[in-house]
Amino acid sequence: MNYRIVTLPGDGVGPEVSAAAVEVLHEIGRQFGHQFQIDEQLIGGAAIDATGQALPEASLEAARQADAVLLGAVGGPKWSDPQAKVRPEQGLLALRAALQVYANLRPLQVHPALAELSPLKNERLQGVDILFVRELTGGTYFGAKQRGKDFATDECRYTEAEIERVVRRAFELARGRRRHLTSVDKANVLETSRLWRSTVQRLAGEYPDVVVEHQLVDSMAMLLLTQPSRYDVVVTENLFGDILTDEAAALAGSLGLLPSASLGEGRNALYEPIHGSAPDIAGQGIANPVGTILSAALLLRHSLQLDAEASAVEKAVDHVLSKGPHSRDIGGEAGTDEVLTAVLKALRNNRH
Ligand SMILES: NC(=O)c1ccc[n+]([C@@H]2O[C@H](COP(=O)([O-])OP(=O)(O)OC[C@H]3O[C@@H](n4cnc5c(N)ncnc54)[C@H](O)[C@@H]3O)[C@@H](O)[C@H]2O)c1
Ligand SMILES: CC(C)[C@H](C(=O)O)[C@@H](O)C(=O)O
Ligand SMILES: [Mg+2]
Repeated sequence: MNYRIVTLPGDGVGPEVSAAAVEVLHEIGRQFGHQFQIDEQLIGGAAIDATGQALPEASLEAARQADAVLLGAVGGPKWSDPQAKVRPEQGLLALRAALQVYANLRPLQVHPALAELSPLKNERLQGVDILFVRELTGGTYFGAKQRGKDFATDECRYTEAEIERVVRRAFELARGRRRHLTSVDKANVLETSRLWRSTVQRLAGEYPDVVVEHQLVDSMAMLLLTQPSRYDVVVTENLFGDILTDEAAALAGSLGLLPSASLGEGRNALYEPIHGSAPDIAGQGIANPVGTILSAALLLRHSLQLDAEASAVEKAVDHVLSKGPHSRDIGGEAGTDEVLTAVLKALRNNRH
């Protein structure tokens, strides 16, 4: 089959890690007889420099038409002036909103070979397997913003329909796993969280086979570190999900390891590692490409229904995490290219 993939490398390490993931797609194409037609487009700071806009119309149009979109990362010090009129991150938010990819899936597992990198004791990491479902197109990120002379506001707004669609998705995903759903909110303080909680309670009646618990976000931040193996599917609003998943990445050993899939109702979907442009290591060829390569695996599975191909990529990554080489963020010395080469070799040695 022939598939059209739009890549949005973006800024900092974004181009480095997305190039690695594209190589993996091409290797999969050779082995399984697919053609991945790659259409590279601008987003973020790179797009601002070239066009003045963080998400040029051509990039959005290509993304809409594609079979799937793979993004590196956006942002960096060059574009971070608080007075700046246009910011790289606006491009990413506009893309998520335009594609209506409201459910951001962020799976987290702890690879046994990396458990010692985690600040947590090894025994606490046994059996950790969490699927975060982060609401991605509502809340504070998209509410009205106001800046006065000496004040600023960010409105947090959710409609019941926005909550319902992402929570339903989380219930459905829980059904395919261990049938346990943790909904995270701040219902003791926030009105949006009270709407969130009552919506989850209402929907729970339709999923009697799924055990539901509610957890306030502050204690959840603690419980993720003290009892991470208790959790199966965790659903939460946009900002809480952003913060909790970076925290949870520490369990796995590095932010550079975690992939994500952003899905909506239609065929549009966006795949990106959860990390940012990592300006502190950009341009050095040392970024960990694993989070982006695993995002490409999610792309194969969710957008192209290529399950065997997705599993082949995951198996190859698993092999490299077991045997090395490892990039610096996970205690090794390998550069991005060495890790990529090892993944490609593991893929070739796999007989499917
Ligand atoms: N999806 C995105 O595009 C995205 C996500 C998060 C942050 N950002 C942007 O990235 C910029 C930097 O933000 P930040 O520093 O808070 O977060 P960051 O995720 O870029 O980096 C945090 C830390 O993790 C390390 N790290 C991240 N990815 C890595 C990788 N692949 N391999 C090895 N180490 C890695 C970095 O070196 C850094 O020490 C900001 O402009 C922010 O807005 C973009
Ligand atoms: C870059 C930023 C807008 C983004 C977010 O907050 O959603 C990032 O942190 C992420 O987790 O994808
Ligand atoms: Mg984030």
